[in-house]
Amino acid sequence: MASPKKKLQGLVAATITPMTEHGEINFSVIGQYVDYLVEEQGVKNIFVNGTTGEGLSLSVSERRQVAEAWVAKGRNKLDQVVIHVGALSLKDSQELARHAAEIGADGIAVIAPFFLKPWNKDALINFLKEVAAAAPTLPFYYYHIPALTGVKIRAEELLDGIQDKIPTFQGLKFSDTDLLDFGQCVDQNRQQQFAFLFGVDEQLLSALVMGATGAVGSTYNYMGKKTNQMLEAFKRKDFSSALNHQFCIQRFINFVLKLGFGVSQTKAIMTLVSGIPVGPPRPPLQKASREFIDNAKAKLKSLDFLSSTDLKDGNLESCS
Ligand SMILES: CC(=O)N[C@H](C=O)[C@@H](O)[C@H](O)[C@H](O)CO
Ligand SMILES: CC(=O)C(=O)O
Repeated sequence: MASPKKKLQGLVAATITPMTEHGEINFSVIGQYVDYLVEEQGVKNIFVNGTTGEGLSLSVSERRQVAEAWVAKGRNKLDQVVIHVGALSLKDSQELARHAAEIGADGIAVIAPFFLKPWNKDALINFLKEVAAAAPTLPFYYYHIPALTGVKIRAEELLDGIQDKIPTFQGLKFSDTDLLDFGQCVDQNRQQQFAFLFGVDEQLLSALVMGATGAVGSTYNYMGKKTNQMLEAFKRKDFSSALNHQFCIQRFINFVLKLGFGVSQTKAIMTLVSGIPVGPPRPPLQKASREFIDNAKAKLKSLDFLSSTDLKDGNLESCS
């Protein structure tokens, strides 16, 4: 059985795939991006080629190259690099799983195939098992994101007896707001050393109460530092500070959700906050609008998430 050096815990940034204005992958900024996560955000784990990374919009060859770049640039800097290898074609998924093992990634994750869908637990487990078997030395994580895949099989049901079928199973990335399902995953698997990674950043504190051991998300790219403060407060049982931090994060996410928030907007915000040009998304996604960027920028400033402090005086909203 695969046993990771250590359990995946704390924050995991779902990496953006940097692109040029012409829609090609911009490998040249990945080294700088790793340094930014570690030094400025205190984030030492990454989740590559997932939703935020537009993994399903890249070719298999691009996914291999992106995975290689993150593993190479993260060496001796990052704790763990998990590669999302889910695909509609089992063959593609297996190729990517094998490749992740070859390049020395620390784990693989897989979403449910979402065009021709598995309609019950056994069908889904069977698919996941075949992918996991292609990388028998790597920890395997199931990536539960029913709103995007349309596969609504409850995580609790899927996890029941999963290690008998998938011996490398090490944890769950849970991107859903059903805290009953999440809580039951934790409760029913206490004797295992699974990682329970929550994926709805604006609700992370509730998931911590429910037993989350870590979190994977898009906002940890630029709000990792703030979220780490929340994790630290939670750890020292200072729940009132933890809640203040969560509310602060919510003020931003709530604001952008109302404007329309997805991967395109995440790319624009990352460029704004980090100064690393991660570029536009690839079609079918479209660039965030100028209006969105201006609004998001003003909000980031008023919350003190941008280094510029010109709004600081008398600013009631400030989170610092
Ligand atoms: C659907 C999606 O992309 N979810 C991300 C990760 O699972 C989150 O990090 C969200 O972007 C974040 O929670 C804001 O809603
Ligand atoms: C957020 C996340 O986990 C992803 O982008 O895949």
